[in-house]
Amino acid sequence: MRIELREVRHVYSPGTPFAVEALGGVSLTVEPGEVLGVIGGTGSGKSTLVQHLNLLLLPTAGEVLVDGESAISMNRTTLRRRVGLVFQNPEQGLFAPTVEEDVAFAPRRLGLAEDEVLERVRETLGLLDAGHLAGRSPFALSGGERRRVAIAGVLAMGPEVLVLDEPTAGLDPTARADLMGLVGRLKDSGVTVVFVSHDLDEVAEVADRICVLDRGKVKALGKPADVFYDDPSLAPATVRVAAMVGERRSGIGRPVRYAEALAALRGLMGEVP
Ligand SMILES: Nc1ncnc2c1ncn2[C@@H]1O[C@H](COP(=O)(O)OP(=O)(O)OP(=O)(O)O)[C@@H](O)[C@H]1O
Repeated sequence: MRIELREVRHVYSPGTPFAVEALGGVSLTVEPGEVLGVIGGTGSGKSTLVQHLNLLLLPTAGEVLVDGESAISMNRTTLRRRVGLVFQNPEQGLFAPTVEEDVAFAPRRLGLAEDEVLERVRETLGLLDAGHLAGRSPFALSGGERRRVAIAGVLAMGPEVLVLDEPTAGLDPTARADLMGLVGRLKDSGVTVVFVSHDLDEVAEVADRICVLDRGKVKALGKPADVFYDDPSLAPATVRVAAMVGERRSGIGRPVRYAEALAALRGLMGEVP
């Protein structure tokens, strides 16, 4: 599934004294099978942008195309099943007495047969390493576990595109690493992932392409190495160090991930990793 935003503008409370232009003409494509990282400062329009991918928000101007067709005329329920959106702090929406019931809620509403619902719940919880939580109350879990269960609830609908809006916010390093691992597994299973984050290092770890938003406009878009080395001020600290060393010494290449940068720097110092 390919989603294209063409010159999308979004104004909140238009025509009132409180009007805010959150997106000022954004053009962007989400390619099938990729992990697209969306970064940008607070208030740059990241959440507003991703809510246009399944028309949870409608553009004030511009167009959203899905596989080349205008999304506005498509069935919204189907679109939102195909493009699953996990909001910031999704665990706040958990409600059922058990994890299994919670994750089963959406596939049940799709009208699937009960054995298929249970199969999906089992599969999705397995993918999230949360199978052992199935019988537990979602309210008696750790923050990281609750986050995984909430993501499972969206994944159980079988989306082709999963949009994660700051999925690691407030998690400890282990829970963050688990979530990063999940993004990798989803990509391997063919799911397209759009990943919003403030953390440049984690975006560098998982993204095939990066979109940098600045005050509602696309400031940069491309492969992490191109975006980061074209403008190191947009890059994580490790990449900035590698870029600085690369200006003085050849042979370091353009590492993007922390481990790559470390290996390149150690190689330069003659250390065997
Ligand atoms: N419901 C709303 N009503 C009015 N203005 C809004 C609304 N939601 C967001 N905005 C404004 O739109 C702009 C973009 O907000 P958005 O939440 O998309 O940014 P963001 O990059 O996701 O920010 P953050 O990183 O802080 O979550 C901001 O100026 C914000 O104040």
